[in-house]
Amino acid sequence: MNITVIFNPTAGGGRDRRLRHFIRTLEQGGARVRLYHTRAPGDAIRYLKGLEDQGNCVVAAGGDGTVNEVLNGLRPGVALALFPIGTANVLAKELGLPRRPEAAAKVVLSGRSLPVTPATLNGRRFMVMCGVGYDAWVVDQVDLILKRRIGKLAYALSMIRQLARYGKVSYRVSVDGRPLDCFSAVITNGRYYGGSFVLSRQANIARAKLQVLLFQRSGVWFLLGCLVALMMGRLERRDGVASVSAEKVTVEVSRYLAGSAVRPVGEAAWPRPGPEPIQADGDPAGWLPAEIVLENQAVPVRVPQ
Ligand SMILES: Nc1ncnc2c1ncn2[C@@H]1O[C@H](COP(=O)(O)OP(=O)(O)OP(=O)(O)O)[C@@H](O)[C@H]1O
Repeated sequence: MNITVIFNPTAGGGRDRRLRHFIRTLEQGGARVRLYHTRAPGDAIRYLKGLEDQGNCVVAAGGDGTVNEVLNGLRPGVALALFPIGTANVLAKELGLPRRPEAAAKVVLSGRSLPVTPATLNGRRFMVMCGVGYDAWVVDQVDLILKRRIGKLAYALSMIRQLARYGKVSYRVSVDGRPLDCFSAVITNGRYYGGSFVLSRQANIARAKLQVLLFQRSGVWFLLGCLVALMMGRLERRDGVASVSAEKVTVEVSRYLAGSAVRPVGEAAWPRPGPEPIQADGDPAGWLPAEIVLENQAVPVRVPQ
C-alpha cells in the first residue's frame, strides 16, 4: 500500500515523537510511506494538488484543520485517513479513531472504508461543520499563540470575550429554500462539537445530510444556557434552538441590531456593521454571505473494523 502522510507540525503543539512511531508502524506493516511536513496554512492543499499519484491513501496527521486541507487537495477515489494529533480532533472523535500511534497506524493499514459525504462552503470542502455568529467569532478571535501554549483553554477565553457579541446581528438562513432567522447557526455533518460535546443527536457522519442548528433567541443568558445544554448533550431540546436537516443552506446578514453597553475586549467601536466571519472545521473560512451544499459523492475514510 502506498501512503502519503501530511504532517502539520503546529497542530496540537507539535507531536514529532508520536509521528515517528506512527510512520514506523506503517512501514513495519508493509506500507510505502511518503511524508510531507506542511510549512504554512494552505500548503497541504498546494502540495497534494501538485502530486500526480497520491497513493492509495492520504493521512492527515494533525487536527481538523489539517483534515480540511487534505480533503481539499485529495484526488477522487483516494482514501482519507487520520492520525489525530490536533487540539480538538472532532472528526476523529466522530469516527471513533484511536489516538495512540500504533493503533492509529493499524486503522490505516487494516481498517475498513466508511463513505463520508463532505459539503462545500462557498466552493471549499469541509468535513465536519461550519458556523456563523457566535462560534465563528470565537474561532476568528482566538489567540493562536496562546492556543499553541494552552490548547483548548484558548478557545474558552475567546468564548468569554465574545459573549457580548451574541445577539447583536441576526442572520437569514435558508434551509433547502425555507427562510429562517437566527442569531447564530452551526451547520454540521456530525454529532460532536469542540471535542466530545454532543451538538446534535440527529446528525450522523455516515448519513448524506447536513444538520442545521439555529439559535433563535438573543441574550447572553440564553447563550449561556445553550452552552450548559451542549455540555449535557441536550442542546436540541432547548427552547429557542431549532434543529433541521438539509442538503443546501445559504446564510446572509439579516440585520444589525441596536447597540450594547458591553463590548468585546479590544473592540474600539462596538457594535458596528461589518463583515461577518464563517468558521469551517474550526478554522476561519471567509465571510458572509455563505452557500453550503452537500456534495453528491462520498469520500472513503479509514475507520476501525
Ligand atoms: N507549518 C504550518 N505553520 C503554521 N500553520 C500551519 C502549518 N501547517 C498547517 N497550518 C495550519 O494550522 C491550522 C491548524 O491546524 P489543525 O487544525 O490541524 O490543528 P489544531 O488546531 O491543533 O487542531 P484542531 O483543529 O483539531 O483543534 C490549519 O488550519 C492549517 O492551515
